Amino acid sequence: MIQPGRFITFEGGEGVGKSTNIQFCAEWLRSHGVEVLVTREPGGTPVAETIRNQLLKAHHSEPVDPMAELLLVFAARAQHINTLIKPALIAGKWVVCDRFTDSTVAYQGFGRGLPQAWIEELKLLVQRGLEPDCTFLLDAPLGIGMARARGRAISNGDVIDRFEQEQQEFFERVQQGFHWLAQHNRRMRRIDASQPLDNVQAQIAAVLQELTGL
Ligand SMILES: Nc1ncnc2c1ncn2[C@@H]1O[C@H](COP(=O)(O)OP(=O)(O)O)[C@@H](O)[C@H]1O
Ligand SMILES: Cc1cn([C@H]2C[C@H](O)[C@@H](COP(=O)(O)OP(=O)(O)O)O2)c(=O)[nH]c1=O
Repeated sequence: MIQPGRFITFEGGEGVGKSTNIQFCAEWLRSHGVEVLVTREPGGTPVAETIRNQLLKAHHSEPVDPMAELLLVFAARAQHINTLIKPALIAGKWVVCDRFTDSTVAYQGFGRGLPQAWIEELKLLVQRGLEPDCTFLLDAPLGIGMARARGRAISNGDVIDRFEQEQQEFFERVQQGFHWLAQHNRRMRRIDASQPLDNVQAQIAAVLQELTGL
């Protein structure tokens, strides 16, 4: 019988280094003979990516209702889990995902102020017991993530999305949300992302070694 794969997520604020370290994580696993699927939320499948576009786009004529935002995030997640994540895990692949439900707790819960009970209810319905085996929380002071995200945006010519347009207080609440999650979940590994990249990646590799038993 095929051994089911493991589910690894990367979390943290904007610009802390999630994409950079996901690439490192996937390369590390592949170089140790593990089959890996890299994906992201919101998104990951064509249908879920259309929802992502609506979520990130600045709608100048109409504010997005927080409840609608929450339901869209979970609609994208249902599609992503059922068409991509679960089949990959069942086939024995390790899935490495850029953000997952911890981001919903941090952004829609702590950031927008929606009740955690609503998020928990939707999580039960949509995830049906699926939880990450390990979550890397890349944690850095807000200013550092913002400066890195700005540097990346300038070099890529990116437009600022609807979340990136939020005020400092919103990001402070999001950060508090991630800290709260790290205190309450043993699967979360908090890594100081303000360190040089080599140090961050050495810590990630140590956890991967533990997880793979290699
Ligand atoms: N530890 C680090 N030290 C310095 N720069 C970093 C570090 N980690 C990432 N970066 C740089 O910061 C920018 C944002 O990183 P990225 O991986 O795109 O973040 P995220 O996916 O979390 O938004 C990139 O230009 C990346 O090269
Ligand atoms: C997965 C998820 C993301 N988000 C937000 C956080 C990000 O601002 C945005 C996704 O953008 P992303 O490209 O992952 O952000 P980053 O700038 O860190 O690379 O969606 C939520 O609000 N709730 C969620 O459940």
